Amino acid sequence: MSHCTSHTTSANLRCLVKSIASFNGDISTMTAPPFILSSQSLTEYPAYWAEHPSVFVAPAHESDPQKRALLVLKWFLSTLKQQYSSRNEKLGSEKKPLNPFLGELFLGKWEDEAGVTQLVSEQVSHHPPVTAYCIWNSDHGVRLQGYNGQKVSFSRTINIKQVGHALLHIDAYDEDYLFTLPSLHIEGLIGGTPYVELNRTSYMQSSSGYTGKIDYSGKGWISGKKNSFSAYLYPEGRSEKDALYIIDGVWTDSFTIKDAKTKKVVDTWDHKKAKTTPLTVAPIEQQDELETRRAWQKVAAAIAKGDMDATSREKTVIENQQRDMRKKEKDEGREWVRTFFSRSESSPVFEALSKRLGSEAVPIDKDKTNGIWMFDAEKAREAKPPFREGMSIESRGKIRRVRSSLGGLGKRFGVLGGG
Ligand SMILES: CC(C)CCC[C@@H](C)[C@H]1CC[C@H]2[C@@H]3CC=C4C[C@@H](O)CC[C@]4(C)[C@H]3CC[C@]12C
Repeated sequence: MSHCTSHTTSANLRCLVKSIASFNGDISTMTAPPFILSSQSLTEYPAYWAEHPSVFVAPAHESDPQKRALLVLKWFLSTLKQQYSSRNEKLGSEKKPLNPFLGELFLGKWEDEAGVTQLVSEQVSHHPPVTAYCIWNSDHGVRLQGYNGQKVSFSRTINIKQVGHALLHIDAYDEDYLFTLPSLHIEGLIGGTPYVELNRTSYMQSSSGYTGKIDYSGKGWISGKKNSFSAYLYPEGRSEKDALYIIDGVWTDSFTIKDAKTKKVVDTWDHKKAKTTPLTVAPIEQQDELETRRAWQKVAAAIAKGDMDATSREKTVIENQQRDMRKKEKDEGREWVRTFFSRSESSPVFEALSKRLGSEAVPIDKDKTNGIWMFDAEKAREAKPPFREGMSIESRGKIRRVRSSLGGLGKRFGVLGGG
């Protein structure tokens, strides 16, 4: 990949805008000036789903199905700030993430008053780029599974359509929730401080018969505030006119949940008051070579130093290694074996819930994501150290992940076998 490496910000931005304008939809071919490069790979992004573990597991302890659906919707809304504005807030602007290699992993866990919440994220496809993830808390019986890719296009600015979906399962009620993912675009490019704005609408559909609709109003034509939204929870088959609850607010800040009939405030959320639990990740020396922070550590160091030559050089090392592996696999007539996920012919839960969303549904499109990707508990059980310990979804209670020093792409491949 090439870079925009002029010493002036304006020339760099012209370079970026030019690169975007001639862009073919593949994020990895996009050139970007150094100040916009992130040292974080997209495999890390699924962690944004559970930075408030107790909000993630809360629905499992609500016996009323309507209130339960509301808690699930509340959790989804509480993740938006982390998902779409955390780089912006922590790093000063949105950044271009590292383009994960096939098989790249990001593993971690959150430990807090909600017990242990575990995360497995894996790059299951490189062309097109697709990341699959599973986040679960066995203490509370809650599991989120999903996979997504992005379709990027340019008109006025960078526009991103998300492909894929997320499914939440609550064991105690054997209930599923489907989430569609909002489209987004980049603002602030010309000023040199890009940030994300969410477009239009996204949905939630529960197997228990409730639909959630979230309208994103960008610069906030209602309240005048940036990142405004209105969300509605209504019985399946109806519309926001028959809302049971209405949620208004700003997804980067706070929101209020009102009973639609009585207009009484039943719940609130405020990011200024909410605490996030940091994700624990194994120290780099103990990580497998497929784990993102270990694999990209030299690139990350080069980016941190602003050394674009070293950045390119180190990226090339990884790209060549990947190219060689793909060639070897092709020659031997096999495919890279994913560590935690398997390609599936269909996703019955997704399809059923998607149908119930009706015309608002996003069709499942295997072509855009190189297949339908499902967490494979069998594979997870069999995955050799350092992955194995504590990876069993069925296991209850707190499990310590014991790591061994076994690692190495070659060894891993040998361990899992080809074909
Ligand atoms: C910053 C500018 C100049 C470069 C553009 C970088 C693009 C590739 C970045 C900017 C914002 C990023 C998105 C921000 C948030 C999410 C939500 C997450 O759950 C999946 C990835 C996804 C959808 C990211 C995909 C990559 C993305 C679209």
